[in-house]
Amino acid sequence: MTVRTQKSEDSMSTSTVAPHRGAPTGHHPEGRTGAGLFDPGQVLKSLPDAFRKLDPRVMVTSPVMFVVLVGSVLTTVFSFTDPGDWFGWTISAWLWLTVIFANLAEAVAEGRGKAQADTLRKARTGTVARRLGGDGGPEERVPGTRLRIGDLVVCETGDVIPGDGDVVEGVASVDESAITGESAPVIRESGGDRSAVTGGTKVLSDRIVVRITTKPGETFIDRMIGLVEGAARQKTPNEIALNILLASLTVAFLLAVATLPPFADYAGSALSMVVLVALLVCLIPTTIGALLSAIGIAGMDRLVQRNVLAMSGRAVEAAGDVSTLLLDKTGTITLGNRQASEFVPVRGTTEAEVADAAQLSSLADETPEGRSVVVLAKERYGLRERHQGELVGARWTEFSAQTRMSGVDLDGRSIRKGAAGAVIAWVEERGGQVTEDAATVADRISEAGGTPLLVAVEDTDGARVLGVIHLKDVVKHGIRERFQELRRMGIRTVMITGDNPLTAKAIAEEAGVDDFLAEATPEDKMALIKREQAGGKLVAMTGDGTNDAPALAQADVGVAMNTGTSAAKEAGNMVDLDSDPTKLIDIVEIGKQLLITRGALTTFSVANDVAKYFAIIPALFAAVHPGLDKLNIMGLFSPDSAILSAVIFNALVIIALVPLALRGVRYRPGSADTLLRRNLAVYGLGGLIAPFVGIKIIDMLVSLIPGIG
Ligand SMILES: Nc1ncnc2c1ncn2[C@@H]1O[C@H](COP(=O)(O)OP(=O)(O)OP(=O)(O)O)[C@@H](O)[C@H]1O
Ligand SMILES: [K+]
Ligand SMILES: [Mg+2]
Repeated sequence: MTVRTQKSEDSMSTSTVAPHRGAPTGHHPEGRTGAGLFDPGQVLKSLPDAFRKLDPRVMVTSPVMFVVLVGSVLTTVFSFTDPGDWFGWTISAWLWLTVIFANLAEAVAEGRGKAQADTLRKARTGTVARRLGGDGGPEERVPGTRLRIGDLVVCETGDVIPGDGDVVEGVASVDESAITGESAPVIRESGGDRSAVTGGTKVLSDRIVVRITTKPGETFIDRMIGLVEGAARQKTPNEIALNILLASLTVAFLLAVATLPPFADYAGSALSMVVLVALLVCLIPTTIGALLSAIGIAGMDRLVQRNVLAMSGRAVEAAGDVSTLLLDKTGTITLGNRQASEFVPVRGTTEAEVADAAQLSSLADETPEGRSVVVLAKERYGLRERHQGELVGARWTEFSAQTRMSGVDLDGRSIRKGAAGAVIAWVEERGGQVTEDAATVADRISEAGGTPLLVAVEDTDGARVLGVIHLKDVVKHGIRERFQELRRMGIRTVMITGDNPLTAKAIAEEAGVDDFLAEATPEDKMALIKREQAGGKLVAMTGDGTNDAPALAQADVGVAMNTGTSAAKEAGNMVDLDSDPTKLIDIVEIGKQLLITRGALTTFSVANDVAKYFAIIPALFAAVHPGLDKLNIMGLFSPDSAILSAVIFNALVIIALVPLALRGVRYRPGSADTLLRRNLAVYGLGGLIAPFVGIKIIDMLVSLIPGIG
């Protein structure tokens, strides 16, 4: 394992810089713009849900709003005992509105994903699978919903893939626009890191055999639907902590309000139950209590708009604090279809000899690399593609990320191809000598960013290297500029690859990452993450391969490329449908925005309640205790009008802040300190002042109503 640190100031070529594409792919036509709430259609559609959410079993998950619900019921019941009490009825009505507004905020947030869920459902329904019978039995047509894990299905040009799975045979171009919105076809092939296919996508050409890996009803599209509808959402630890804090505040105010009647009695006035409930509702943090869940849903929704599916809200929050991003090279930073481009012989052999040995060793190699070797040998040297069956007695060694080699033993001859280090060790173990030019050729290929695969043989003449296969790969477009953006956000990027240090260095320089780690095994990748985490840092990892899966699972934020294997997608807690490793920029921004929005609205809510306290209490007691009149600086019309105005203000504030909760507080890169200070100033001060202004205006309007005393 080799570690290098690269100065980011290194002479950087600017040739690879390209403008990154616009962030949202904009393929979700409905509900994708604006704050949502101002779309009257959406509000209307969400209204039934807002009422449905009045179910106490649902309400109880938000302790603050549950108290308001209980209060609404109490004041309503109380009003029946005195039907002529205009004040009691009005307060009750506004308390109910407060609860409805809170539910509406959540319903509108959820509603934005519903339209998309409907589109996804269409992709899922009515697929027919062509299942292969066991033991070469005939093909049969079954509904997609009857597939079981392990079933083999055939998909040809024009077929919709009936379920999630891995390609076990063949290569095909697939239209994944049903889930990604991206119309450009993608290649899916057996063996490598691009083997996973998603049910509901469509084969555009060729034929593949897919082994089904998920049960019907639990497929990727099913999970996506659950996700965009918010059904799969669970409270994050942060949200739970905040809810506990809000609940404690609520209990504290409950006790405070409960002590008021004796005081009032003493002062010679009686506070009605309606007034006490109204007062309590004004003082508990209803604003954040009402909007908390909408903020979380909106954050997930913003991710979906950027084509990222987050399986856990906790990961979204963690993304807001990430300090290191680890990326795998092949398939993440590069396009990942490493193709053999030339055979280079070493002294004493010929190109044709290398091609022959390389092809022979690759006949059973189902990786894209292996297949490309077979194809190149055939195209360039006319070498006939021999079938595995023809080679009786051949023993195949499959490629693994640990051994970094693959090959065959046949007729007393062993052929191996693989990473330089691994093959050289193999030759030396067998008493062979490695000529110097083998290493020179390998280094030349590596320095150009290619991957060299040494081809070696052991026969009656002993063990020796025959030559080198040059595998070419291309760095994804426009990546460099985006990595600079990550650097500006204070995030260190580290590329980890199973490839050799020279290739790693060349690609790292081209892509512009801060550090790299070469010749890393899956265990090394995971160990690196653990080391970073031990220092208390939050680590993100993006990868696509099965060899990335342990690392993706270990990372706080594990983003799997949609082009990757199902193992990678299963292990991570997010999937990027665009397979863009720099998507983490958006993910981090959304994570930060989520944390900031929640913080800002909590600050506003608590400041608001404190201000309300000082606005209403003097007005309440001024009548019975003229001394308090001096404190009634707001000059509210009457105690009744003061309390009613406060309740109305309290309800309207929720509605006023829904757009902000859904859109999120704007995030600008900056230190956490500056951000905190600015938010305290804006939302703390704003929260203190708003009630005085708002309640005064409402009080003036209320006082115009005849009969208020
Ligand atoms: N089919 C193959 N047969 C023999 N050797 C291979 C084959 N595929 C890859 N190799 C060698 O094994 C090395 C390690 O491969 P591995 O898949 O672990 O990492 P990688 O794909 O190169 O990098 P990354 O971890 O960035 O995806 C490769 O760099 C290459 O030298
Ligand atoms: K309140
Ligand atoms: Mg890989």
